[in-house]
Amino acid sequence: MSKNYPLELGINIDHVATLRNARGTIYPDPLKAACLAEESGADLITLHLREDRRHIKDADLIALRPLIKTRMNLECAVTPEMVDIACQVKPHDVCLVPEKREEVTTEGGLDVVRYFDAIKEATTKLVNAGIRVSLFIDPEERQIQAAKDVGATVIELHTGRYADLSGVEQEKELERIRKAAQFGKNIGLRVNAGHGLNEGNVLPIAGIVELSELNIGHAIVAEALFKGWQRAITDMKFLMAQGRDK
Ligand SMILES: CC(=O)[C@@H](O)[C@H](O)COP(=O)(O)O
Ligand SMILES: NCC(=O)COP(=O)(O)O
Repeated sequence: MSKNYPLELGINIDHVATLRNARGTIYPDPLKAACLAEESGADLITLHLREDRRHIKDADLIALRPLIKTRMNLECAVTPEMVDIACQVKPHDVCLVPEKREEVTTEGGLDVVRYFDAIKEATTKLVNAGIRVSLFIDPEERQIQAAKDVGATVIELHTGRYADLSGVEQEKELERIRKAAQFGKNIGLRVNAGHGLNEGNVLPIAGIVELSELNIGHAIVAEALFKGWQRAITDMKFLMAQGRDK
Protein backbone atom coordinates (compact mmCIF):
# COMPACT_ATOMS: atom_id res chain seq x y z
CA MET A 1 0.00 0.00 0.00
CA SER A 2 1.42 3.39 -0.93
CA LYS A 3 2.48 5.25 2.24
CA ASN A 4 1.60 8.64 0.76
CA TYR A 5 -1.94 7.67 -0.16
CA PRO A 6 -3.12 4.97 2.24
CA LEU A 7 -6.34 3.19 1.32
CA GLU A 8 -8.27 1.49 4.10
CA LEU A 9 -10.47 -1.56 3.75
CA GLY A 10 -13.76 -1.72 5.61
CA ILE A 11 -15.15 -5.22 5.79
CA ASN A 12 -18.93 -5.25 5.67
CA ILE A 13 -20.24 -8.23 7.67
CA ASP A 14 -23.94 -7.90 6.72
CA HIS A 15 -24.06 -10.96 4.53
CA VAL A 16 -22.47 -13.22 7.14
CA ALA A 17 -25.65 -12.40 9.07
CA THR A 18 -27.79 -13.01 5.95
CA LEU A 19 -26.48 -16.57 5.81
CA ARG A 20 -27.05 -17.08 9.54
CA ASN A 21 -30.59 -15.72 9.34
CA ALA A 22 -31.51 -17.94 6.37
CA ARG A 23 -31.76 -20.87 8.80
CA GLY A 24 -32.22 -19.06 12.09
CA THR A 25 -29.04 -20.67 13.40
CA ILE A 26 -26.37 -19.01 15.52
CA TYR A 27 -23.73 -19.61 12.83
CA PRO A 28 -21.98 -18.17 10.90
CA ASP A 29 -21.33 -15.63 13.63
CA PRO A 30 -20.86 -12.04 12.36
CA LEU A 31 -18.88 -11.24 15.53
CA LYS A 32 -16.38 -13.99 14.76
CA ALA A 33 -16.23 -12.70 11.17
CA ALA A 34 -15.45 -9.19 12.43
CA CYS A 35 -12.68 -10.35 14.78
CA LEU A 36 -11.07 -12.53 12.11
CA ALA A 37 -11.38 -9.70 9.60
CA GLU A 38 -9.45 -7.41 11.93
CA GLU A 39 -6.78 -10.12 12.38
CA SER A 40 -6.54 -10.35 8.59
CA GLY A 41 -5.90 -6.67 8.07
CA ALA A 42 -9.33 -5.02 7.91
CA ASP A 43 -8.99 -1.38 8.88
CA LEU A 44 -12.57 -1.09 10.06
CA ILE A 45 -15.77 -3.11 10.32
CA THR A 46 -18.89 -1.93 8.53
CA LEU A 47 -22.41 -3.10 9.30
CA HIS A 48 -25.80 -1.93 8.15
CA LEU A 49 -28.67 -2.09 10.63
CA ARG A 50 -31.58 -2.09 8.21
CA GLU A 51 -34.99 -0.97 9.38
CA ASP A 52 -36.35 -4.45 8.57
CA ARG A 53 -33.37 -6.13 10.36
CA ARG A 54 -32.99 -8.54 7.43
CA HIS A 55 -29.33 -9.21 8.25
CA ILE A 56 -27.67 -7.39 11.16
CA LYS A 57 -29.79 -7.38 14.35
CA ASP A 58 -29.69 -4.94 17.24
CA ALA A 59 -28.06 -7.63 19.42
CA ASP A 60 -25.20 -7.99 16.88
CA LEU A 61 -24.53 -4.28 16.98
CA ILE A 62 -24.52 -4.10 20.78
CA ALA A 63 -22.33 -7.20 21.21
CA LEU A 64 -19.90 -6.07 18.53
CA ARG A 65 -19.28 -2.54 19.81
CA PRO A 66 -16.84 -3.43 22.65
CA LEU A 67 -15.15 -6.15 20.56
CA ILE A 68 -14.05 -3.88 17.74
CA LYS A 69 -10.37 -2.99 17.97
CA THR A 70 -10.23 -0.92 14.78
CA ARG A 71 -13.27 1.22 13.96
CA MET A 72 -16.98 0.52 13.73
CA ASN A 73 -18.78 2.09 10.78
CA LEU A 74 -22.53 1.82 11.27
CA GLU A 75 -24.67 2.27 8.19
CA CYS A 76 -28.26 3.27 8.84
CA ALA A 77 -31.23 5.14 7.44
CA VAL A 78 -32.09 8.73 8.31
CA THR A 79 -34.83 7.95 10.84
CA PRO A 80 -35.28 9.02 14.48
CA GLU A 81 -35.08 5.35 15.56
CA MET A 82 -31.73 4.78 13.84
CA VAL A 83 -30.25 8.07 14.98
CA ASP A 84 -31.23 7.24 18.59
CA ILE A 85 -29.67 3.76 18.36
CA ALA A 86 -26.49 5.22 16.90
CA CYS A 87 -26.28 7.87 19.63
CA GLN A 88 -26.58 5.12 22.28
CA VAL A 89 -24.11 2.67 20.70
CA LYS A 90 -21.65 5.40 19.66
CA PRO A 91 -19.81 3.78 16.76
CA HIS A 92 -16.75 5.67 15.50
CA ASP A 93 -18.52 6.47 12.25
CA VAL A 94 -22.11 6.52 11.09
CA CYS A 95 -22.78 6.37 7.38
CA LEU A 96 -26.29 7.60 6.59
CA VAL A 97 -27.78 5.67 3.67
CA PRO A 98 -31.08 5.73 1.77
CA GLU A 99 -33.36 2.78 2.43
CA LYS A 100 -36.42 1.32 0.78
CA ARG A 101 -38.02 -1.67 2.46
CA GLU A 102 -38.64 -3.54 -0.79
CA GLU A 103 -35.19 -3.09 -2.35
CA VAL A 104 -32.81 -6.05 -2.75
CA THR A 105 -29.86 -3.82 -1.98
CA THR A 106 -29.16 -0.08 -1.60
CA GLU A 107 -30.32 1.65 -4.78
CA GLY A 108 -28.65 4.98 -5.41
CA GLY A 109 -27.28 7.45 -2.90
CA LEU A 110 -28.95 9.72 -0.38
CA ASP A 111 -30.64 12.72 -1.97
CA VAL A 112 -29.03 15.28 0.33
CA VAL A 113 -30.21 18.19 -1.81
CA ARG A 114 -33.86 17.18 -1.49
CA TYR A 115 -33.85 16.03 2.14
CA PHE A 116 -31.41 18.69 3.30
CA ASP A 117 -33.19 19.66 6.54
CA ALA A 118 -33.80 16.10 7.78
CA ILE A 119 -30.24 15.05 6.98
CA LYS A 120 -28.84 18.16 8.64
CA GLU A 121 -30.85 17.45 11.79
CA ALA A 122 -29.67 13.80 11.93
CA THR A 123 -26.07 14.81 11.20
CA THR A 124 -26.09 17.45 13.93
CA LYS A 125 -27.42 14.98 16.53
CA LEU A 126 -24.79 12.40 15.63
CA VAL A 127 -21.94 14.93 15.59
CA ASN A 128 -23.07 16.24 19.00
CA ALA A 129 -22.86 12.64 20.28
CA GLY A 130 -19.20 12.56 19.20
CA ILE A 131 -19.74 10.45 16.07
CA ARG A 132 -18.12 11.15 12.72
CA VAL A 133 -20.77 11.33 10.02
CA SER A 134 -20.50 10.07 6.48
CA LEU A 135 -23.17 10.34 3.78
CA PHE A 136 -23.59 7.59 1.18
CA ILE A 137 -24.19 9.52 -2.04
CA ASP A 138 -23.99 9.29 -5.80
CA PRO A 139 -20.88 10.83 -7.42
CA GLU A 140 -22.53 14.20 -8.14
CA GLU A 141 -21.10 17.62 -7.25
CA ARG A 142 -24.39 19.05 -5.98
CA GLN A 143 -24.83 16.13 -3.57
CA ILE A 144 -21.23 16.42 -2.39
CA GLN A 145 -21.59 20.14 -1.75
CA ALA A 146 -24.86 19.52 0.11
CA ALA A 147 -23.13 16.86 2.23
CA LYS A 148 -20.55 19.43 3.26
CA ASP A 149 -23.28 22.01 3.92
CA VAL A 150 -25.23 19.73 6.29
CA GLY A 151 -22.07 19.30 8.37
CA ALA A 152 -20.85 15.86 7.33
CA THR A 153 -17.08 15.53 7.16
CA VAL A 154 -17.05 12.28 5.19
CA ILE A 155 -18.80 11.02 2.06
CA GLU A 156 -18.98 7.50 0.66
CA LEU A 157 -19.42 7.47 -3.10
CA HIS A 158 -21.84 4.78 -4.31
CA THR A 159 -19.97 2.50 -6.72
CA GLY A 160 -22.95 0.23 -7.43
CA ARG A 161 -23.61 1.71 -10.85
CA TYR A 162 -19.92 1.33 -11.78
CA ALA A 163 -20.06 -2.30 -10.65
CA ASP A 164 -23.13 -3.05 -12.77
CA LEU A 165 -21.72 -1.54 -15.97
CA SER A 166 -19.06 -2.78 -18.38
CA GLY A 167 -16.87 -1.46 -21.21
CA VAL A 168 -17.11 2.18 -22.21
CA GLU A 169 -20.06 2.85 -19.93
CA GLN A 170 -18.08 1.59 -16.95
CA GLU A 171 -15.12 3.80 -17.97
CA LYS A 172 -17.45 6.82 -18.02
CA GLU A 173 -18.79 6.00 -14.57
CA LEU A 174 -15.23 5.55 -13.28
CA GLU A 175 -14.41 9.03 -14.56
CA ARG A 176 -17.51 10.40 -12.82
CA ILE A 177 -16.35 8.80 -9.55
CA ARG A 178 -12.81 10.13 -10.04
CA LYS A 179 -14.07 13.70 -10.61
CA ALA A 180 -16.43 13.45 -7.64
CA ALA A 181 -13.60 12.21 -5.40
CA GLN A 182 -11.42 15.13 -6.48
CA PHE A 183 -14.22 17.62 -5.87
CA GLY A 184 -14.96 16.17 -2.42
CA LYS A 185 -11.33 16.21 -1.40
CA ASN A 186 -10.91 19.79 -2.68
CA ILE A 187 -13.72 21.04 -0.46
CA GLY A 188 -12.16 19.34 2.56
CA LEU A 189 -14.09 16.09 2.86
CA ARG A 190 -12.76 12.61 3.52
CA VAL A 191 -13.92 10.59 0.51
CA ASN A 192 -14.69 6.87 0.75
CA ALA A 193 -16.35 4.55 -1.76
CA GLY A 194 -18.19 1.27 -1.81
CA HIS A 195 -20.96 -1.03 -2.99
CA GLY A 196 -20.68 -3.87 -5.47
CA LEU A 197 -16.88 -3.88 -5.46
CA ASN A 198 -15.16 -7.21 -6.06
CA GLU A 199 -11.81 -8.68 -7.08
CA GLY A 200 -12.59 -8.08 -10.75
CA ASN A 201 -13.50 -4.39 -10.56
CA VAL A 202 -11.63 -2.97 -7.55
CA LEU A 203 -8.29 -2.06 -9.21
CA PRO A 204 -9.35 1.12 -11.07
CA ILE A 205 -11.30 2.35 -8.04
CA ALA A 206 -8.31 1.74 -5.76
CA GLY A 207 -6.27 3.83 -8.19
CA ILE A 208 -8.26 6.98 -7.36
CA VAL A 209 -5.82 8.55 -4.90
CA GLU A 210 -8.40 10.89 -3.37
CA LEU A 211 -10.22 7.87 -1.87
CA SER A 212 -9.40 7.03 1.75
CA GLU A 213 -11.44 3.87 2.31
CA LEU A 214 -13.34 1.19 0.42
CA ASN A 215 -16.19 -0.72 2.07
CA ILE A 216 -16.69 -4.19 0.67
CA GLY A 217 -18.94 -7.00 1.85
CA HIS A 218 -21.05 -9.14 -0.44
CA ALA A 219 -18.25 -10.17 -2.81
CA ILE A 220 -15.88 -10.99 0.05
CA VAL A 221 -18.47 -13.26 1.68
CA ALA A 222 -18.94 -14.92 -1.72
CA GLU A 223 -15.18 -15.39 -2.27
CA ALA A 224 -14.86 -16.78 1.26
CA LEU A 225 -16.98 -19.79 0.25
CA PHE A 226 -14.20 -20.94 -2.04
CA LYS A 227 -11.00 -19.75 -0.43
CA GLY A 228 -11.85 -18.89 3.16
CA TRP A 229 -12.78 -15.66 4.92
CA GLN A 230 -9.28 -14.55 5.88
CA ARG A 231 -7.78 -15.29 2.47
CA ALA A 232 -10.61 -13.38 0.76
CA ILE A 233 -9.71 -10.36 2.90
CA THR A 234 -5.93 -10.54 2.41
CA ASP A 235 -6.43 -10.98 -1.34
CA MET A 236 -8.65 -7.90 -1.46
CA LYS A 237 -6.08 -5.86 0.48
CA PHE A 238 -3.41 -7.02 -1.93
CA LEU A 239 -5.48 -5.98 -4.96
CA MET A 240 -6.23 -2.59 -3.41
CA ALA A 241 -2.50 -2.02 -2.88
CA GLN A 242 -1.83 -3.01 -6.49
CA GLY A 243 -4.50 -0.63 -7.77
CA ARG A 244 -3.16 2.19 -5.65
CA ASP A 245 0.47 1.73 -6.67
CA LYS A 246 -0.26 1.58 -10.41
C1 LIG B 1 -25.12 0.88 2.04
C2 LIG B 1 -24.45 -0.25 1.43
O1 LIG B 1 -23.98 -0.16 0.33
C3 LIG B 1 -24.32 -1.55 2.15
O2 LIG B 1 -24.87 -1.54 3.41
C4 LIG B 1 -24.98 -2.56 1.38
O3 LIG B 1 -26.24 -2.02 1.19
C5 LIG B 1 -24.97 -3.94 2.02
O4 LIG B 1 -26.19 -4.33 2.47
P1 LIG B 1 -27.48 -4.69 1.55
O5 LIG B 1 -27.09 -5.81 0.65
O6 LIG B 1 -28.52 -5.00 2.54
O7 LIG B 1 -27.84 -3.49 0.75
N1 LIG C 1 -21.21 0.74 1.75
C1 LIG C 1 -20.92 -0.37 0.93
C2 LIG C 1 -20.70 -1.57 1.73
O1 LIG C 1 -20.61 -1.50 2.94
C3 LIG C 1 -20.52 -2.87 1.09
O2 LIG C 1 -21.36 -3.07 -0.01
P1 LIG C 1 -21.28 -4.50 -0.77
O3 LIG C 1 -19.82 -4.80 -1.00
O4 LIG C 1 -21.89 -5.49 0.17
O5 LIG C 1 -22.04 -4.27 -2.03
